[in-house]
Amino acid sequence: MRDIESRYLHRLSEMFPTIAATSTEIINLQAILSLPKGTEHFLTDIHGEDEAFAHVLKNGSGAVRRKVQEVFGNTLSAKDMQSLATLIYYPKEKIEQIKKQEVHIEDWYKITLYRLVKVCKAASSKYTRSKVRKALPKDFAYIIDELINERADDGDKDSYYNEIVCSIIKVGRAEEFIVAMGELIQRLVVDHLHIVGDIYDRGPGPHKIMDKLMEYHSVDIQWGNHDVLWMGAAAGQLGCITNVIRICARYGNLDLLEDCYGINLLPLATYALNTYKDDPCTCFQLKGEPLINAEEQELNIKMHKAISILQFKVEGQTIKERPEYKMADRNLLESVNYEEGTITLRGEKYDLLDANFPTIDPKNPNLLTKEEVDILNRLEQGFLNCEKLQKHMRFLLNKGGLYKVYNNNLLFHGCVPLAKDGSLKEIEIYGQTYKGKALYEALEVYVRKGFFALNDEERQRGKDLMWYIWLHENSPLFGKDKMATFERYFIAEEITHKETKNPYYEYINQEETANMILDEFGLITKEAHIVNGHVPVKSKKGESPLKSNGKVLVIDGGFSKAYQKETGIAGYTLIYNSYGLILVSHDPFESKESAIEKESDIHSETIVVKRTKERKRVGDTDVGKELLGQIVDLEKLLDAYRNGTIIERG
Ligand SMILES: O=P(O)(O)OC[C@H]1O[C@](O)(COP(=O)(O)O)[C@@H](O)[C@@H]1O
Ligand SMILES: [Mn+2]
Repeated sequence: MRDIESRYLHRLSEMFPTIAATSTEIINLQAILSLPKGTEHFLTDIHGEDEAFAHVLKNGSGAVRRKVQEVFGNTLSAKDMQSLATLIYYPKEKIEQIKKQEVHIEDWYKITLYRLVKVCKAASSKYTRSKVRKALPKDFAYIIDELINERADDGDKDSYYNEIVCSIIKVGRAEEFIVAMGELIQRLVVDHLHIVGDIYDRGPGPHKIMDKLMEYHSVDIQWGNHDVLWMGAAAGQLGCITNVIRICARYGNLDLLEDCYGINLLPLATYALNTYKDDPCTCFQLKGEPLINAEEQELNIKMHKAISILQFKVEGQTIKERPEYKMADRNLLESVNYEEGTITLRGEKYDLLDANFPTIDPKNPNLLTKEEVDILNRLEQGFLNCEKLQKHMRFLLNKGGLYKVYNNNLLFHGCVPLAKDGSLKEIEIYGQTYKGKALYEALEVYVRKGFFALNDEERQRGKDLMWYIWLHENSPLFGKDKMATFERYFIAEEITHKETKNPYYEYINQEETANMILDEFGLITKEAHIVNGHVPVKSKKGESPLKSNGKVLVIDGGFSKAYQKETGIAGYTLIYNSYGLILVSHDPFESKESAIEKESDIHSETIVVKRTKERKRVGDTDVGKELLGQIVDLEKLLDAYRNGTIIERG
């Protein structure tokens, strides 16, 4: 036996000290391999819509409903099944509602508990008993275990069952028990969650989404451009900080920074009120339907303008400090003629809709005033020292990355930048050229350096690169030729607002391109898929989320209310269970109250993208491959015990 292997087997023998223990583990692992593959759930572009997110998480994009159907399809009416599903999503709220209507509440408890146990049994059948046990709520672990695991040799199963249920009701614990069962079923129907980017911006509750994700049982995240923007802000990059605040201001979400993350915006507010006292700031109206009163709106609009100008100044400075980003044409404040109130872009002159720039020195437009430097310093400190924000960002760093290969699917938020001819685009990052997978990896390394590098210069490179990832034409997370923020505020001509997408978004309709990309990331092209978000699918205009013969799935979740008018639906989510891939389209989410009241799911339609010939087992998954590796090692240990090279401990 080679030295290393022998040492490894000795280590392993500490965990499995006897022939019996080793054999049992091999048998256990083999059993897991033959279980059906767990359900994966894919969500993207949640954009701060925490209620819609919570709802989709609760119903597993239809996975709960499917389980209910599977169990009661032949015995319950569609209405009863829907009520049961709603009870599973919102047990507390639904019980309150039922209690008001139901006269025979004890009977209802009995029937409901019976139904929930049946669904729970079905949902847990995919897992080992040990995994289910770990998921059980502490208070009811023993009882649930008894109820969902029938004992084969039990003569009088029904009366045993009835006794348990009756005593739960008698001791007044039925409600808590129903809640626990509802949450357990939610937990069991989805084994693993993928968030394909853009948790942050536009909606009011990204912090609540982060809190939910942090307690979720199994999740990975592919960062979106908006997430990286917040990461850059948390690392103290000024371009990112000003963009984050600007977007919060634009959507009437400054509360999120002040109240939820505790970042003091008072200096900015005072400065905005003084600077733009008599300025109506017409170009800086709020977007969406902000939940704030008129007075607050007025202040908000002034802050919106103030932070936008600060953003353009600090961005202009970064563009000059980083000539390697080749963004000179985006140094916009220096392209303005302040006397005329015009700007020249690509040789064309345009009038500015707003030319009141009291804080800009026309000779040096990107120069910050003393007061502005002070405000930015304080904001920087606010972001750097916000514990909650840092905790959320740490979670993104630990559970996330720029891309993920998982069970033969390639997941990323935006695109793989392509050249005009459809080949992988070569991109220079700090003097080195990368493309495809190597580009993704190089960028991710720099993001992490932005937080952790000891060397100041290297850390600053990482920080600035987060801003680059947010808006650069070569960023795989952005994938458009420019971010026309300035143009959309200041110029009427819509032609200047156009952001042209990277050729990826055209070429990806061709299977050849999809295969080339999958190949680049080491996937077996016949079976694999690309899953990306970022671009809302305009289904109203007949656009399909399936590209390249179903190889590519663009599942922009469309949670963002501001974008639903354009797309016509609330976007897509994806389910990958043991039978195949299911694309789910969603209707807009009204509110939690109406979901409970009307018992409505928001998934309106499901499209089966791929149905596997044979049900997929754990053995066919990445986890299965790992387990197989463990079995091989354990078999070696068993051999070693049997041929005397390792002695049993005991
Ligand atoms: O509509 P808003 O919120 O002002 O944002 C528009 C900007 O957002 C972007 O679409 C980027 O955000 P997404 O990643 O959500 O697409 C930019 O391309 C565009 O300039
Ligand atoms: Mn995006």
